Amino acid sequence: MSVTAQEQKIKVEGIPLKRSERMVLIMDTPKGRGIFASKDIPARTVLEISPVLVLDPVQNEEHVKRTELYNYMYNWPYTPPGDENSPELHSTKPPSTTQAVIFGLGSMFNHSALHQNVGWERDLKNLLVTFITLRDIEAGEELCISYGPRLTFKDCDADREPPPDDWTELQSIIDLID
Ligand SMILES: C[S@@+](CC[C@H](N)C(=O)[O-])C[C@H]1O[C@@H](n2cnc3c(N)ncnc32)[C@H](O)[C@@H]1O
Repeated sequence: MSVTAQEQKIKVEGIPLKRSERMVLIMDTPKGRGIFASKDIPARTVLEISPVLVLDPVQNEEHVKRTELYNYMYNWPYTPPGDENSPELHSTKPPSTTQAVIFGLGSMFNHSALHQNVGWERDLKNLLVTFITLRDIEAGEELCISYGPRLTFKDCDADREPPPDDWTELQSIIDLID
């Protein structure tokens, strides 16, 4: 492909990958590494768009689940190869899910059950996850998402915070980023 054609392709088809300059990575928090705001960040700011690698469910179950990488995976809907062009097949099969590796800073957001200030949204077509602030953030705050109720580790906030009564309510906060 000539340089001009390549430039044209980037302009027309390229997906902008945004990263906010107002974030820093801190290495030694009680949750391990974490992302913090280095400046005030307004609500609904796109912080990061992370490409993902969707894993085959069998590989995920038999291999990745036994590794440290499992703690970095996001749930992802799974369409078996070949089914994309035969939607009628889907009506006879239960929906299937797998997990995806999130590249970039997306894998560095820690969990907060009560104080998540970042929402995330899957783009199934383009295999991306977009992270957006749910409210105004002050410099110095940690940027946290919610991993949901089933954690694979002990939540270090748990002793300080009672668990939420209603996870449905939290889920609807995350859904606001649509
Ligand atoms: C997606 S990674 C986040 C980045 C991670 N802190 C690191 O240093 O690589 C998820 C891991 O972070 C840690 N983590 C995230 N939220 C936590 C929390 N609320 N309490 C304790 N550990 C947490 C756990 O070790 C978890 O397996």
